Amino acid sequence: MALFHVARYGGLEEAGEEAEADGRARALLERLRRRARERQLQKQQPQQEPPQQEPAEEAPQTAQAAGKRRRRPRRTRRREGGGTPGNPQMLPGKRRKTDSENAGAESKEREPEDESVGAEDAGPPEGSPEEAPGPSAHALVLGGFGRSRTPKVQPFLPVWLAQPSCVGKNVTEGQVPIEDIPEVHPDLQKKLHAQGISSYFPVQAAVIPALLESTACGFLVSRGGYRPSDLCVSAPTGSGKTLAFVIPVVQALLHRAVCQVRALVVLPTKELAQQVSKVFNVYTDATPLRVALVTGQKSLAKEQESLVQKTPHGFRCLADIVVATPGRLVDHVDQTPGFSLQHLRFLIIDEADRMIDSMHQSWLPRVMAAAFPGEGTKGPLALLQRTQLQAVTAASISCPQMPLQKLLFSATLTQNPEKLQQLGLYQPRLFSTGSAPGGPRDPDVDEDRDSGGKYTFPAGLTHHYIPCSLRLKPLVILHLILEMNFSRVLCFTNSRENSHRLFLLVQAFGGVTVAEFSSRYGPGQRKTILKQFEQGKIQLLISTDATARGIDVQGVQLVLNYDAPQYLRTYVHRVGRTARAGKSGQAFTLLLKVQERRFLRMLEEGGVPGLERHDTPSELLQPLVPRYEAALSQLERAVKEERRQKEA
Ligand SMILES: Nc1ncnc2c1ncn2[C@@H]1O[C@H](COP(=O)(O)OP(=O)(O)OP(=O)(O)O)[C@@H](O)[C@H]1O
Repeated sequence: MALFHVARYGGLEEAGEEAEADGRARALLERLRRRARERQLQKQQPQQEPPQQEPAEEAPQTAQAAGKRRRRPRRTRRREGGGTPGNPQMLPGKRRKTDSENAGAESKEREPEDESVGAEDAGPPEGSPEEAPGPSAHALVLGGFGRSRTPKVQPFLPVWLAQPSCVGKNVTEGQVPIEDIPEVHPDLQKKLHAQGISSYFPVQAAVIPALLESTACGFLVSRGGYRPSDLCVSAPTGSGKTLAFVIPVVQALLHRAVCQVRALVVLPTKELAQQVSKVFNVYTDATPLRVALVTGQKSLAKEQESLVQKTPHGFRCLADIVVATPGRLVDHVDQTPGFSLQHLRFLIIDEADRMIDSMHQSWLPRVMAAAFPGEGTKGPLALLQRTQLQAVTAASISCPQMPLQKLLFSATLTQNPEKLQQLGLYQPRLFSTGSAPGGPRDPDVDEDRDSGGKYTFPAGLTHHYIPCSLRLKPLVILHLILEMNFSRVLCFTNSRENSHRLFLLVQAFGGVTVAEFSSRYGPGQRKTILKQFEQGKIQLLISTDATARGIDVQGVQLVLNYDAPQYLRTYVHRVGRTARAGKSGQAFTLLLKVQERRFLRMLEEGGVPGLERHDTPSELLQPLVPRYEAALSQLERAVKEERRQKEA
């Protein structure tokens, strides 16, 4: 109050008024202090303390009262700017630290007191803390700078994320016979049967009708004249997400008149793009629809030939569906004459969480700019241009436009609204198998936790971990492979160097057909390796995380994590290479002592079901030791030789 009067220009004629007001303020302040003291005494009475004593001098009678009194004088002293009585050399910074060190413990034991301070704060204005002479009055009434426990902010999910359309987790349960979804075109139903598929998996049974519904009125608008909602799908690995978009997209495009790029699928790796384009090829076979693969596996010119053709009147589009990796897609947007996304109806972002992570490459803004090139056009033509998302107004819906619908798929779809916001989704709808979509989440904790708490795993997958020393890791892997004798085993390491060394070692050990898969090899070689693995010519494939996502190799019975994955998301995708499409599979993770606690906690928080410890007694490893030691010496020689060749 006094501060207010001093700061303001009063002028001579106001001097008298000012003194009067000052007097009034002081009287009010005195009254408030008195009242505060009374309240303080009232509080102390139930604890039978002598009412006339100042808190600083009181002998503590209960632990709580002692806690209260010990702290109050200290706070007062700090504000007065003096040295700490018992420790005059202590620097102010140090004093602050000491206080904050105590804060955690204090806030717990002091909760009731803190509340009372809060209640006081809610009362009438009581002057600045600097003016308070006595510790008791200051601590209770003035200032309000004491630490009070602030209520924990609960994360708030938008309704569409918090209340998804639930999809059955278990692909073996809740399958829907193909005939039970008659909206699917008979030709496509026949194709499904021809592929040995007689019923839809739960995610397909939920997503296919929803997508077909949004194309029921053809290309221009969705049912009722509205723009269709964008769809997000979060379902476990191997649950059939690919067909969930392939079938409705192919059906929607079946009756197109002119070939234009209407569907664009963007995926993070060449191998995944290749796999998805294969599925599209199966279902577009014997239709006029054409699929182009744009990943950089072929030269730019070759890919251009599959996308556009030069004619005397301009360019002719040659692909209805383009499956691409983001980098190469942008190359074509920039460099391929006649390549147009103006007629794009579906933008499918597979492995969406990974694609969101690659947003810094700005591939999405480039695609959107190519899909809405005429924005800003003036004149009568402006009416014919399609425009990006905007507020729905009478004007914006008066001329029907072909919508661009985004479809997101992942086994670990982020539920972090801030990340999803980057995609500019329109009235999104989420299909999820997650048990607790709005469950415990804290997007700030770490990158991996933004799934909404728990991931869903294939029902047929069993999880194990093996405590192991660094020295014994390769021996344990060899023991597992030889003991289980599975025909297809996928083993993950955290670096291509580790993959290579383990490969050399297993090769030197012998008895297992082994190959490695990493960026050491070019796209062509990688393709061959995957093919041989699929054909069963390779028993053990040692890989970096290049094959962790999306790769669908039938018959992988065992996944080994030679190096424990750092993030839960990585774990989900790695182990998801087995137990696909309702089959069973096993996952083993080798853990060093130092990794054990963090890893087990990560899996527990991620909702990994029935994780089992698996010990390998040394008697089991002993018989392998002589061969292993010979292999180690061979590895040493091989590494030296490689080094020599590199230097040469
Ligand atoms: N309805 C079905 N009936 C039988 N098999 C199916 C069905 N749908 C898909 N599959 C098969 O299931 C396997 C896994 O499918 P898909 O690759 O689409 O899984 P996904 O959910 O995309 O997995 P990921 O998240 O790992 O990419 C494929 O081999 C596919 O052919």
